[in-house]
Amino acid sequence: MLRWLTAGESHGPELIAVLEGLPAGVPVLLDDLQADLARRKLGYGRGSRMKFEQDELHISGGVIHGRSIGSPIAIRVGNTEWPKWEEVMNASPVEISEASRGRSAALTRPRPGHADLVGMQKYGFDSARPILERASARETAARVALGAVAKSFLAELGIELVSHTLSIGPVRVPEGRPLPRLEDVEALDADPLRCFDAETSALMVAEVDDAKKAGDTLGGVVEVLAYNVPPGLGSHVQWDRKLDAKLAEALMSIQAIKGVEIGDGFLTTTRRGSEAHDALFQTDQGIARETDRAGGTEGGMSTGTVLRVRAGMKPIATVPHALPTVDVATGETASAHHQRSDVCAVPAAGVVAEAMVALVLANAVLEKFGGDSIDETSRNLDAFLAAIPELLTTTSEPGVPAAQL
Ligand SMILES: Cc1cc2nc3c(=O)[nH]c(=O)nc-3n(C[C@H](O)[C@H](O)[C@H](O)COP(=O)(O)O)c2cc1C
Ligand SMILES: C=C(O[C@@H]1CC(C(=O)O)=C[C@@H](OP(=O)(O)O)[C@H]1O)C(=O)O
Repeated sequence: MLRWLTAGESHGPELIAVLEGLPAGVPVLLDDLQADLARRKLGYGRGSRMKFEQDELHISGGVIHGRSIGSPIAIRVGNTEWPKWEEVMNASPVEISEASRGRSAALTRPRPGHADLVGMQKYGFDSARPILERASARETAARVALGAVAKSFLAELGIELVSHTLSIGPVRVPEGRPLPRLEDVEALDADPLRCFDAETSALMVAEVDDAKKAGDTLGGVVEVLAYNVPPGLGSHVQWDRKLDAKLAEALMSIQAIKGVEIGDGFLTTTRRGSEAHDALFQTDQGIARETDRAGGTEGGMSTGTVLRVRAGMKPIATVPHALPTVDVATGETASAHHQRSDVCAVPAAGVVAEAMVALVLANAVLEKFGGDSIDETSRNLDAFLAAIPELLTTTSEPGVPAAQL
């Protein structure tokens, strides 16, 4: 079983991530982790912080000569902006003057939509600072580093992940467009919105520009695809063993994600049963599905087809044209505090979603196949697949039934 935790504040010296339970022999290369951290910072519409802040990555444990040794993996993501924040983060609010470069300490005008107000109430603070520091999506840098390790484990077993943007605000990729594959990742990352449709991407850029001009923010929908997932991950037998439920929890845990769909999700609810499911038919390669509306899970188990999950992100809460709030120091109506923010962070959320799906899948693989070394996991997986009766094997992608050819 895999366990993972992160620690650290948005403007603190560093983030710390620990991953426990990874078998020995998995390649864990600084360059791979760094590349995913760089991907997370891309995307049209992010604020100025993404330009100057660097992720200083260190692998502090669990890896020798570029491979895991079975002990916990410890990762540190240093924050190059720390010296500028040290005074604010270490001083008590009253000691900090407005002169500290606008990073005023007493944040008493909570932002609607952020964790500020309820966090202050719950933890007993009169400033939002200690709440926003941990609520901030800066923490997702640590998750992406962990996800890169999980992806390396999955890649050793032939499982590959891709994520892309489906919509920004009201601008959506038209239904039925081809799905990106691993070889498309470079092109995807080069697109300003990580959208796999150039025409839609241009419209998305215009939408972000428009929102920015209006002092507003945007959300959107991302999709994660996993190829070559074996059948049988997760289980139908208990609520907390269902793969779709675990994916939903992991994706919903990402800052600002407010909806998760597996496969066609809510669209399926509008169809009749005859149009909603994936009919089965026999081919020379095994049992195929005509379509992949279910998105690769049935009964809480992976089916062996492409896993397809979507996450919907709400618009950024720190709206430049600040929302009305209450100054909790005075009880007066006020404008919510705002210094800077992303206009849109949907492409980054896609990279984070990819990391979370990788961690869930890596955990599900280890639950089913176990293994203290990657070779052992791989042998167990191969033996499972080899033992499935020929007539019951599945092909991994939807096809066209023989009758229609
Ligand atoms: C990659 C990423 C970047 C984000 N950037 C911002 C931002 O600049 N300003 C902001 O107010 N919220 C931002 N958010 C969202 C907040 O962190 C989130 O809304 C807040 O923690 C409250 O949590 P909730 O929206 O899940 O309720 C970002 C989220 C992600 C995933
Ligand atoms: C730092 C990151 O994202 C931050 C997430 C975030 C928030 O409120 O979630 C607010 C912004 O930070 P600040 O308030 O300092 O401008 C983003 O830049 C990051 O993704 O690395």
